[in-house]
Amino acid sequence: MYTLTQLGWNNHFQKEWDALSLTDFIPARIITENKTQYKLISETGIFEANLMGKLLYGSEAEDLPKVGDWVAFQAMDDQNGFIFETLPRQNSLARKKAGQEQSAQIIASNIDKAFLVQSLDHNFNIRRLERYLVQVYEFDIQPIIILNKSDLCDDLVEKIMEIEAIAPSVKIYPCSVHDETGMEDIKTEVKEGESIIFLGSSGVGKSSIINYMMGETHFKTSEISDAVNKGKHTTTHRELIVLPEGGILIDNPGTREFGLTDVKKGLEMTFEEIQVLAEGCRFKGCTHQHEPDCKVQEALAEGTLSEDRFQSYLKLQRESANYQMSNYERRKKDKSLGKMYKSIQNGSRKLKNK
Ligand SMILES: Nc1nc2c(ncn2[C@@H]2O[C@H](COP(=O)(O)OP(=O)(O)OP(=O)(O)O)[C@@H](O)[C@H]2O)c(=O)[nH]1
Ligand SMILES: [Zn+2]
Repeated sequence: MYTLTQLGWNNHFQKEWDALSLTDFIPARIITENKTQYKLISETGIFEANLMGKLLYGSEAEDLPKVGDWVAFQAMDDQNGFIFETLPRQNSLARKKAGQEQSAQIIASNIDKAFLVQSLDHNFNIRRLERYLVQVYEFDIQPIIILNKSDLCDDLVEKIMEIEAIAPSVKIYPCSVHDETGMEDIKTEVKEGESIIFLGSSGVGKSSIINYMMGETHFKTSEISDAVNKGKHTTTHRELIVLPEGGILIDNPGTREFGLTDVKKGLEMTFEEIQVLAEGCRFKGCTHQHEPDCKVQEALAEGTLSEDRFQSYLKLQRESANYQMSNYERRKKDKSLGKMYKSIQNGSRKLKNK
């Protein structure tokens, strides 16, 4: 059994909870989500849960519980119960839905850190790393870079230098689950009550790292007969895992697309040096492409800013602007459809009243 604090509870949630003034409910945290079927963990154990009340009818998709959310829960017996309400989130991590649709999908809620995992073989890719950095910074999540499969790499120092050049303030942990190099160092980043999401392409070793952290002892203790993880962990769906030593890991199956949403802040934080340069440009809205007296163009000419880095910035910025525009258009359309529907309803009501 875990305490609420071990599960990630803090003052923010306590305040939200008190404001609800619920009597027959307890706080619980979502472990997995499968359509309207949930698994959650509370101080009293793990339960299967279904939605009730307003969550069942007339809730916006984004208000429905996601992995990592705190909810108001009522147990029916020692295995099942109902979810009444989702507590306001401290934050959440979203990405653009896969495919053409320009709308956001929440991956998980209430996250402190993101382990951005790449493997040190052909998967290593600075530009992909920038994409993840942008998205997690946007949602106030601290990025930590994990470089796995160091056993397969003979130019580790160069690769670390490449990352330090683009993300000087981000911690980097090289490791190998295979020969256990660096694994204990990563554990120091996992603190009691902290929620960490694993992000990275399929096959980089996210599940292997999580399995390692769960440790053999985890399976041996009787405590886990009802615990989150039975047997070896493989990712087929998103899942929140509570470590016996403390710390909450959210595994996330590797997706081919990790599309950006509207990420103005994330871009500014990830490409901080471009931001600093831009302040010296002659024009306030300088696009750094054809304006005179552009400090970014000067830096490119001098070689202090690399062309690859700048092109990556422009590409991610375009993607974000594209999302923002289409999303705005879509919402506007939804709104006007809503208005039209309402006015039709009102019209028929008037007719009835005559
Ligand atoms: N050589 C080497 N192989 C590793 C290491 N870590 C994991 N692997 C292997 O890489 C493969 C993929 O590992 P997973 O842990 O399943 O990768 P994942 O990131 O969870 O993948 P998805 O669940 O598909 O997102 C497996 O065959 C692992 O045995 C490592 O440090 N070195
Ligand atoms: Zn400029």
